[in-house]
Amino acid sequence: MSAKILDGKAIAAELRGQIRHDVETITRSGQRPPGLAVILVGENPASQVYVRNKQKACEEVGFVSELIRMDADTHQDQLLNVIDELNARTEIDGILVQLPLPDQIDEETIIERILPTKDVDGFHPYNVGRLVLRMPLLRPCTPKGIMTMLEHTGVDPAGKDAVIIGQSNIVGRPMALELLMARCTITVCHSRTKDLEDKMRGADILVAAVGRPNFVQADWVKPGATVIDVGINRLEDGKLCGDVDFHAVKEVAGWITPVPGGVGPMTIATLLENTLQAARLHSTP
Ligand SMILES: Nc1nc2c(c(=O)[nH]1)N[C@@H](CN(C=O)c1ccc(C(=O)N[C@@H](CCC(=O)O)C(=O)O)cc1)CN2
Repeated sequence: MSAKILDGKAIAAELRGQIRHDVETITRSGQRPPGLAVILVGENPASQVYVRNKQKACEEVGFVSELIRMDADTHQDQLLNVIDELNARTEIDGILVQLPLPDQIDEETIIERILPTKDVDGFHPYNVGRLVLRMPLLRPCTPKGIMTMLEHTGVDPAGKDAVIIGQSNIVGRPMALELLMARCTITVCHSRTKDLEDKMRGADILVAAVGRPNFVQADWVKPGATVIDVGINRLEDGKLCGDVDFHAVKEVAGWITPVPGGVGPMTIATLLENTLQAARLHSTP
């Protein structure tokens, strides 16, 4: 039997509709709309696409957004100064520094400079620490978006075995914390993991974030499992594909996310959700 498709594009559109409605309510009451500042350093082609899509999404829901472009040879102190200015501006609720950054800039130093209540990416150690302690505030967008998608399956994650392939700060680690908070039993796999295929075969929920095109094979997937593909790999012919061999795995899985149109659109819709949350934090006396 073929898996049901977890349509991230549709769920993201629904989420944007709710956010737009909330923004209309806010502005009708005389308050200003939420404001997001996005900083792009350099000219990474993929980052330019993501940033453009973030700007478009802000426009659609009625946020004020500001794009700050900086040269690829920007010095770390220049970027820190820009963040200090944005931290001080009351009409800016969220600050997002598009990753990856050029080599001369230390990502951790930059992320730590953003005020935790404006850290709409949820990457600041304060926000990560709150997630670890099960008292989340601003949560990383990709894992939070995946949790929203899982809710749409109607399957209760409590007690399920979840396997995450990849241990990055953006996806793998916060994903493990989210699923743990939902009372799954978690296995996080990485390049030194033994018996990876066996571990995957035990997964009720499998999250692939390895960055290897079509890596996850059908016979590694438990029949009926929910398979979440975080990979965005550009092939030589220009086509996008995920970390999961979609056509084969969909014959085994219960639910599966496509690429494109799965996790990616949810990351951006969740960024809007976080920016609205940050605006509410800033407007509460
Ligand atoms: N500051 C951040 N940097 C990065 C993040 C992040 O969450 N915060 N995540 C990724 C990139 N990313 C968001 O910035 C992102 C990647 C992909 C998509 C997306 O919608 N993908 C589409 C396909 C788009 C295409 O044609 O290339 C899809 O999957 O359907 C959204 C956001 C790294 N950096």
